[in-house]
Amino acid sequence: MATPPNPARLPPNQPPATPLLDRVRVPADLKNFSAEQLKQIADELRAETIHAVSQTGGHLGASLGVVELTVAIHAVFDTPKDRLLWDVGHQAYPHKILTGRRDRIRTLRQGGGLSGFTRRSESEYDPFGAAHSSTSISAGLGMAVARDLKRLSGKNAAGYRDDRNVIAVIGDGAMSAGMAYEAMNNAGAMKSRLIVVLNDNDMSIAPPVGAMSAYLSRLISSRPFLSLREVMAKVARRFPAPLERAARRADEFARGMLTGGTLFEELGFYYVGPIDGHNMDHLLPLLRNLRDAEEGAPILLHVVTRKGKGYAPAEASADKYHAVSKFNVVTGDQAKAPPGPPTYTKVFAQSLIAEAEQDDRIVAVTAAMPSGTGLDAFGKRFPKRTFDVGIAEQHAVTFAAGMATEGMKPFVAIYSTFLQRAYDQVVHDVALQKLPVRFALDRAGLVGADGATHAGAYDIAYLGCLPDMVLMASADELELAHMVATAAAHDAGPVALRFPRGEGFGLEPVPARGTVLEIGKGRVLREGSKVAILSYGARLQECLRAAEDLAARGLPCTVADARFAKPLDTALVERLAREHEVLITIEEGSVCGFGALVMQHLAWKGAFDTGLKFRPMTLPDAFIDHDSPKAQYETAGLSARSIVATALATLGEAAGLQPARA
Ligand SMILES: Cc1ncc(C[n+]2csc(CCOP(=O)(O)OP(=O)(O)O)c2C)c(N)n1
Ligand SMILES: CC(=O)[C@@H](O)[C@H](O)COP(=O)(O)O
Ligand SMILES: [Mg+2]
Repeated sequence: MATPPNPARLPPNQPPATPLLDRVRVPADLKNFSAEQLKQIADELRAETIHAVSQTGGHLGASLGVVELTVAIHAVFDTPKDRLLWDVGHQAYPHKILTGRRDRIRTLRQGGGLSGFTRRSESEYDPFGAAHSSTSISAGLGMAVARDLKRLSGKNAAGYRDDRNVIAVIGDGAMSAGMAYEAMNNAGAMKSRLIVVLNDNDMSIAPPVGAMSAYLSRLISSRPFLSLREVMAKVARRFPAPLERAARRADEFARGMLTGGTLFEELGFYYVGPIDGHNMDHLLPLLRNLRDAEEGAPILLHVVTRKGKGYAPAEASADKYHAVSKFNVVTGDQAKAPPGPPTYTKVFAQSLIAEAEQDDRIVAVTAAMPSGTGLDAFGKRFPKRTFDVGIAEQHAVTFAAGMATEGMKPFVAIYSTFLQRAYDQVVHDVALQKLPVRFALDRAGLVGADGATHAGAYDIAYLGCLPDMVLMASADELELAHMVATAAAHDAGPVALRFPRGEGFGLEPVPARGTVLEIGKGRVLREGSKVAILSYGARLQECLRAAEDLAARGLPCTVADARFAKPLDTALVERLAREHEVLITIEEGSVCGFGALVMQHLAWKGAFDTGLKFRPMTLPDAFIDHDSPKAQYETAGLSARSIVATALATLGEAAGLQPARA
């Protein structure tokens, strides 16, 4: 057997030698190799994954932790006929390499390249798209039940007997979400055969939190890894010859009643584990047995792995290289962005700390994203007033609502895309009761490499339709500081403020503490006459650039920053409509958002009856793939160039320029 490549010894830009992996074109090829060879393939796969991500950046740590599991599952099962679901999908890079996408793996997360998550349109080996966590058990159960129904009817649509396996791999972090429990509750009561692999690496993005995480740790420490003999004996006991089954089950049931099983057993799963998820000699025979078991019951296989496994810099880092930029394979040093203005996230955290210094009722809630939302900094300063509730967005919102009823001032710091999961909680628990919960919506707008699944596109639309909601969007980081102060001061009901991913503009220094803004009042930055551009959010600089361009063409342009989508600055909107021939609104959000709110108001005021030319510029009514944010906004038609083109086309002076949208 050749010596496996050691990634730390590879020259940074040279792909590793992968003689066995080169012979794997599709997962079925893995069936031609011995266990020893599969171990070598796993080593080569790990080296290939490290090298690829060193060139693209991405979610490396989770992928490194599942290399052996990926090889073993593909070697034992018959994908894509057998359905393999990766929860979140951020750990699926080795899976992509094994499933016909190796030639494109160095395009990961780049414009036009492979997605950083699983995606149905990308491969038949991705039976379910993911990126938001904790969906795999539900989707897997749905597939298993569909299989059972088709079996009952004898044949499936393609005309063959449907006996596929369904395997859902879910992490310990993802296991903290309500959806995972809802799915287990349902699965445990059904006699459908589903294999759930709990990939327990004792990490979420940050160290995991909560009672379930503590429970899993206790489970592991109270039960040493099963030896191979124990693994096989346990599985054989559970899946004996048919005649022995009834007696065995009665016996196990009695023992379970006496000793108490794991939580998973209590929920109706057959629990196997814990086993070492890097030990191929254990994984292969165990998975084969689970594959061949005929019994109709859900199985939970508990594997213990290390996030970042096999790459020293990842194993040694605090976040286990959850998400990395491009890096040097030898040293592990990640590419650093040149020093620039502070990120919005940082300004948010500093501003919130400044408010919380003055008001001890301010508390902050995150759903497993302390570093992403800046609440790690808040938590260092106010550990008792910071709550990481795990991946539990619904709970985070209602938990905050509960605190608000008692006079606290909760800030739910959450990515726009993840608040989608807690919509009913926002409507029913917060808005209906007019509770002053503050939503700090980070990653608003297009987010770049994470792509459509993570786009913060919809919050203006889904919050804008709720009565009494105050909605603000920051044009720059200074405005963000003011909006944090405004949200802290606003006790009359719920408030949401949105801001984009990444750095601000560095136009002006951000004060230690923001100034409270007048609710529902916008500001005018530039006065003109022909065209008015009303911006909501961080496209303001693009609007100002467009105005320069239009002015140079003899079209004086007014530029205003609405600041609020709700309540709308109706006086400002009406004036802009009255005094200009063309009114353009622009936002980093979907259709049915700010532009729609402005349009609705103006329609009732009769502005269109007297000939106003109104053009709402929003994200297109389409999902926008991963790319650089700049390229995404070009695609979306929300750049200065597109604003100019829209204004000219609307005025009928298009001189070769096309409107952003027909
Ligand atoms: C609904 C939702 N909330 C938050 C996230 C952000 N997120 C992505 S991965 C992750 C941690 C997942 O931990 P785990 O399932 O244990 O996987 P690991 O990275 O440890 O392999 C989080 C919080 C998400 N993708 N989806
Ligand atoms: C997989 C996942 O959901 C997160 O890791 C996400 O990719 C983080 O995005 P940011 O890099 O914007 O924090
Ligand atoms: Mg984990």
